[in-house]
Amino acid sequence: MDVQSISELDPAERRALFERDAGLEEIRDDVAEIVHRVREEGDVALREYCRKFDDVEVGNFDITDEAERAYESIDDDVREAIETAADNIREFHEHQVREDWSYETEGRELGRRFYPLDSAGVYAPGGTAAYPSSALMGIVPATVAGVDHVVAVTPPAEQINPVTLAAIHAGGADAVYQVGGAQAISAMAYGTESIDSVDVIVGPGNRWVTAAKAEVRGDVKIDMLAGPSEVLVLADGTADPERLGAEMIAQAEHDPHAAVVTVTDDVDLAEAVVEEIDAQTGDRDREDIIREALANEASGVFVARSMSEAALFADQFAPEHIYVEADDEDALLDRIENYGSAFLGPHSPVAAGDYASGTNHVLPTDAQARLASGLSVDTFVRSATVQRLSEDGLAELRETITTLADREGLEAHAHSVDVRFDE
Ligand SMILES: NC(=O)c1ccc[n+]([C@@H]2O[C@H](COP(=O)([O-])OP(=O)(O)OC[C@H]3O[C@@H](n4cnc5c(N)ncnc54)[C@H](O)[C@@H]3O)[C@@H](O)[C@H]2O)c1
Ligand SMILES: N[C@H](CO)Cc1c[nH]c[nH+]1
Ligand SMILES: [Zn+2]
Repeated sequence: MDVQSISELDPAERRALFERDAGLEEIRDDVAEIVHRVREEGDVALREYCRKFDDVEVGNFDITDEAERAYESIDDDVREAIETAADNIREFHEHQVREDWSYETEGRELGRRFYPLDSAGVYAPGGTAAYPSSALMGIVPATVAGVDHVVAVTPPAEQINPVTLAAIHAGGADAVYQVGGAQAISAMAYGTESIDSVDVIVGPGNRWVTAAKAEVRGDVKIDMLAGPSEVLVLADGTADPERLGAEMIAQAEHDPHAAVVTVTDDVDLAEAVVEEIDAQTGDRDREDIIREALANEASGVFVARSMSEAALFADQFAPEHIYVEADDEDALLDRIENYGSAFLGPHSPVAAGDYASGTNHVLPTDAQARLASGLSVDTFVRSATVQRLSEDGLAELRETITTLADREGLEAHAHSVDVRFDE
């Protein structure tokens, strides 16, 4: 990896960085067929896809009891870690719960009330790696929001990862099913003989999972299209290159398509980060994946002419995670609005939020942070407005309403107001 200067990036290089592509388009037709077949054929199609993609002959999809047994039999230290993470996630998300509110003005009492959705489906990935932490990130906020029925799905396997199952149970899922990929998303969207449909589907997954969420969106609510992990490291000359390299490598180990970037105004620091990455990568278990991620066109170490230019670059990149290490981290973050989750200062590695500090790690990727927010209690809630007008309050508005109704040619609307006044 070489240090690149921001000012020398050509338009194609800028596009690769700022318009990252999740690669969903090329599998769209295949995914549409899976979704359609599960919708039409139910469990029969689910079983066929489990055989085809997971190489597992599934008998009973329901593994709720197995999840409880896994929770009871895992090592104490793992159970404790799950419970600590779950407690912190619960606490952070409890701060997000909205109170109903109302106010009165000129004879009008106006308010907003919040209601949890009835049911939610949480995808817990489980193909090439196990993600118990992602199970908690979906299930815990749903329970905090007050969702009545929370379902979790995870891919079938000879032996499903017991820590994932334990986390699903600890999070508070009411039912657990062994099914993965696009077929799992379709099952939760439309229901099958074994799996009830839900109101909202959340959770990260691979391209098939994500493309299926795009396919069912509209028929069911989804959280977002979360793709491969991303981190942008924003640092000035006071930062420590060893930590910055470790941040990039940590997110790179998720996926060959992960996007990992450092941007700084200090050439010496940039070169030291590249050296650190070279030095640390060989020691990592998932070295091959890390090398692929570091080599992809959305990754790199960049030098800006000033920290203002570096901050602008970060804002345009709109990363899933931003890690800031600088003399004044708050001042830098104040210049940026487009990011999923920020980690400030030398003691705030992204791994803290990935697992245990309490914030959610299901976040917008592929520059979606410009438009979308991470998974939160809001994902599981809908709102409605409520009003009561006094006689004087309606009289005050009478002319405004009837004038606009007349101009819309909706005379009956005007009449519905006038009829309330004796003339
Ligand atoms: N952004 C986040 O918050 C976050 C968190 C954790 C994991 N992730 C991502 O989740 C993903 C997990 O991926 P994974 O594959 O390990 O597990 P997964 O559970 O997402 O996918 C496994 C399923 O994919 C399906 N599948 C595999 N190959 C297929 C094919 N050729 N055609 C159709 N379906 C196929 C199978 O049905 C299998 O059950 C990774 O990309 C990881 O980076 C993201
Ligand atoms: N960094 C991932 C989100 O991009 C979440 C995760 C799960 N486990 C470890 N990390
Ligand atoms: Zn991670």
